[in-house]
Amino acid sequence: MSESVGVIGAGYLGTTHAACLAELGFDVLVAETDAARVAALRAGRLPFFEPGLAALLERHTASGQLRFTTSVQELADHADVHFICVGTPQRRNGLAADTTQVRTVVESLVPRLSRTTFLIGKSTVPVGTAAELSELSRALAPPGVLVEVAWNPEFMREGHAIVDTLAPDRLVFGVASTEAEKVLRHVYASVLARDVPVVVTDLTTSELVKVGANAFLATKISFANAMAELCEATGGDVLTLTEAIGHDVRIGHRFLTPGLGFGGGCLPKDIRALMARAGELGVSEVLTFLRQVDSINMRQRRKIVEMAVEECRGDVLGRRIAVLGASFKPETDDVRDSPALSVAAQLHLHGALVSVYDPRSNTNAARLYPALHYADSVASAVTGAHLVLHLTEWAEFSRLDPVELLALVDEPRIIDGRNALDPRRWRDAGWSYRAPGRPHLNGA
Ligand SMILES: NC(=O)C1=CN([C@@H]2O[C@H](COP(=O)(O)OP(=O)(O)OC[C@H]3O[C@@H](n4cnc5c(N)ncnc54)[C@H](O)[C@@H]3O)[C@@H](O)[C@H]2O)C=CC1
Ligand SMILES: O=C(O)[C@H]1O[C@H](OP(=O)(O)OP(=O)(O)OC[C@H]2O[C@@H](n3ccc(=O)[nH]c3=O)[C@H](O)[C@@H]2O)[C@H](O)[C@@H](O)[C@@H]1O
Repeated sequence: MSESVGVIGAGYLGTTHAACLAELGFDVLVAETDAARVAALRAGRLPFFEPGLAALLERHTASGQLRFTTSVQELADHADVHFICVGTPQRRNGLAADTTQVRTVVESLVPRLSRTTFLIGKSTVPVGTAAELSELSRALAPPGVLVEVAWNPEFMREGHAIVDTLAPDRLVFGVASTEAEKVLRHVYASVLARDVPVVVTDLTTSELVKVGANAFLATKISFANAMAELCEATGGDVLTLTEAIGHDVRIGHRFLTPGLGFGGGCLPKDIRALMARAGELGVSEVLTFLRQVDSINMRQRRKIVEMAVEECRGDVLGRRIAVLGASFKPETDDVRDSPALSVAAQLHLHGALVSVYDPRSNTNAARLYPALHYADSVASAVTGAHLVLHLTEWAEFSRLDPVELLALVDEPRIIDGRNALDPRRWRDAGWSYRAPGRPHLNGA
């Protein structure tokens, strides 16, 4: 078996996976259709922010162990094991996942293969996709060339991508043969040597494991947000509630923080894709259940907008609102389906004068929402503000000194959309503090 591997797609997943495979000692060639991206990566420049990844990329591109190409033929010739890491975004005209990119990979790569090859999917796909791709591969393979499809779903989080790849909670191998399992065990040998659990299963179950995991994470967050709603209706404190229930090890504290809800390039589109697939399969319970999870989540964005309107005495028209945070979560510059930007854009549409500051994602945000104003520091964003919204919990924001900011704003009002600031510090400094599911604190 060759020590060369191929990776297809140089997005968040593909670039991370490729750099980590190089770190594990493999000779990695990445095929990517976007020529500008390939040029940047060849020069050791990461087209997005991910902690630690730039250094890994620089090291392995410099050594020649990690290379990038736009040529599918070069990829086909490079290795007999290829990881499919292309996108599966939500379709423009529906909730389902658009699997065009994964199909295109098979259509372009398989006819160019000249030896037995393993195509290992990592992209998140609707259940049944791997089986379809297996059939397609068999149909397109040149005479005498065997192509086997396996699925190895990925569970990494942006912002923690390297550690999640090199030291994952578990590995899942969806395989149709012992040969495919052997290939995966070989690739991940040094990861498995660290006692990482591995679940070996069939293609179908491996696809379902991935969407099941994301659906469960989304459900946990929406549950916390539903409890926040109940706390608001009764005067309870949702953070005390989640702390208390999370002590039960069966529940746990993680992914139970209420606030603005989940966004990003994965959880929202993955639960919608699962709803759509469940609907196609006639499993209406999953569809109904996840619809509620999604609806609670989207409600959180509207709720923060409503809170902002209330704080501005019923009308945000002409009010200066500072938005701290634009990425969908901290430690990434990814603004795909960002709850923070969605709130900022809604307030802008209501006539507010919105000034956004994010430590990493102002440029990406400006591409998506050019009409918003982007500030180059917290101080500049909040100067003259009638209201401050804390919408992405970067560490930089929890270190802010509310006393210092008091001198800059027009009105000391803050909504902590992420329940991540210390309410008493802000209240004691003279601010009005509001957060979903928590008592409203009025400063001195
Ligand atoms: N972003 C993440 O943290 C994770 C993503 N996933 C899944 O991984 C998949 C990829 O996600 P991202 O990396 O975020 O997407 P992305 O959109 O950032 O990257 C996809 C890349 O594939 C390239 N591409 C498209 N078609 C191609 C082709 N035929 N040949 C070569 N390159 C091609 C695109 O130009 C793009 O650079 C999705 O299915 C996602 O759900 C799974 C776990 C984590
Ligand atoms: O399939 C994927 O692509 C990935 O999707 C998520 O990872 P990611 O999108 O990077 O981000 P998360 O850390 O899951 O956060 C998602 C959203 O949930 C929000 N969140 C998270 C936790 C919480 O308690 N409350 C909450 O609102 C975050 O602010 C963020 O907007 C999963 O956590 C990964 O396991 C998975 O591999």
